Amino acid sequence: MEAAAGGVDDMTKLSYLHEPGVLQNLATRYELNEIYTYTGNILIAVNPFQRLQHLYDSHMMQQYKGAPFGELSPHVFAVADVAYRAMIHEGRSNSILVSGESGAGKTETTKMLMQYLAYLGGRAATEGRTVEQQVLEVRQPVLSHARQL
Ligand SMILES: Nc1ncnc2c1ncn2[C@@H]1O[C@H](COP(=O)(O)OP(=O)(O)OP(=O)(O)O)[C@@H](O)[C@H]1O
Repeated sequence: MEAAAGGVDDMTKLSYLHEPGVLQNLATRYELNEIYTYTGNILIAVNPFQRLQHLYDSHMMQQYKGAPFGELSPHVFAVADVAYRAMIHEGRSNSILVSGESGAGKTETTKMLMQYLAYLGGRAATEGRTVEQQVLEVRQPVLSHARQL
């Protein structure tokens, strides 16, 4: 089967799941500024080294809220959304593992995750600050500490 012109959004759709095929697919998508690709329910993010503002605006957050996983384009918000929903439905803590080499974009990705989770968590204000503001205020020390571990 011919490879799709714009690559595939889930590596499990590749005809040949080997390293050259995976790298070529990621490169093809990267050229189109498609920095996110699934491998099943794992999200691969390729560092764009540029601000892709449209990917993270409030419209995107609204779109991903409650959307079935895999229905929309691969995105860090989709991972956060499914993790959040599982936590609510099961009534148990949940976690998201962000892994990669130095400079790969773990900190940026975690910021996006926290921003989206804060958005899902609601905007009720306590002491004059919204939940989102409070989460974003504590994320810097938490992330710095995490990097030191
Ligand atoms: N999604 C993204 N959008 C825009 N720029 C990004 C994105 N991800 C990473 N970057 C850019 O790459 C730089 C390095 O990313 P980041 O600091 O998140 O890497 P890291 O994996 O946390 O590195 P380290 O392990 O060394 O702390 C960022 O400062 C930012 O400029």
